[in-house]
Parts: sequence; C-alpha cells; structure tokens
Amino acid sequence: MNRRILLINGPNLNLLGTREPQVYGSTTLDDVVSSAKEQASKLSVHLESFQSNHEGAIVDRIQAAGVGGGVDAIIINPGAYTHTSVAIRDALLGVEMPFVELHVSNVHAREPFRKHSYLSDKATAVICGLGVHGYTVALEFAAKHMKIKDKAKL
Ligand SMILES: O=C1C[C@@](O)(C(=O)O)C[C@@H](O)[C@@H]1O
Repeated sequence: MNRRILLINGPNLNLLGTREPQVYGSTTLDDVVSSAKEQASKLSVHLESFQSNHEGAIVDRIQAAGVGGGVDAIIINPGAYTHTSVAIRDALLGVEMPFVELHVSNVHAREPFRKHSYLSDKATAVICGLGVHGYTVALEFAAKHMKIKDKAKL
C-alpha cells in the first residue's frame, strides 16, 4: 500500500519567505508544499499538508491522523511549539504516530531556549539547518526508509 504522510507546519511558518529571510530563506510555504506534493507523486506516496498557528488545532489534527485517520507517518515542523508544547508531544505519543521533527534553521546554533525540544527524544529522526531542503530530505526518508506500523496487522 502506498504510504500516507501528513506534513504539519506550526506557528509562523505560514510566513516563510518573508519571515526573517536571513534565517529561514525566501521560499514560501506554498512553494515548499507544492514541491513536496510533486516529490510525493514521484515517490508514489500520498501527502497531505496542514498548517496552524494554534496549538490545539495541531493537537486535533494529530489525533485525527492517528485514530483511523489514514496516516502512516507525520513530518512536523512545530515552530515555536517545539520548545514549549507538552500537548503536541502527548498527542504524537497518544496515537503512537511515527514522526520526523524538522526545522528549517539550525536550532542548536541559535538562542539557548531553542536548543530544547519537547519532541526530539521521541522522533524517529530530527532534521535541522538544511533550510527548506529539509522538507525534501524528510519526505524522502518518510517515504522510503522510515519504519511505520503495519496497519494490516492491527
Ligand atoms: O518558528 C520556528 C521555526 C523553526 O522550527 C525552524 O523551522 O527553524 C525553529 C523554531 O525555533 C522557530 O520558533
């Protein structure tokens, strides 16, 4: 069965392209998603994209994906919620969803508060500092290499 991957972008990532271009580059989120969908098609995987500035909406989307929601894996750029959100961590764990944590910037080379993630220790992989190319790498990994639950055995 073709894999079904959900791409989640958190707060302020809708501003990609204009937000601090010296940090995040000039590519818009729309362009990132368009490229990802083209890549997904070539990889024969189904890709859905979701962006929200609201923690609860992200939690709701993760829960919907996990409980019979037809998602095999999540790629998530949680934005600032990386550093604050136990709720998003609990949602991912609560539905036993394998996920890749992704950051456009190298969070470890920035302010001290960005060095902690509430998700990294539970992520299958963490990608940061590759710019928006990180989305391409994350999708390749999730589509071809990531261990996912065999739904048929559930
Ligand atoms: O909003 C973001 C974007 C980010 O997740 C990144 O993609 O580099 C890094 C976070 O620290 C920041 O709050």
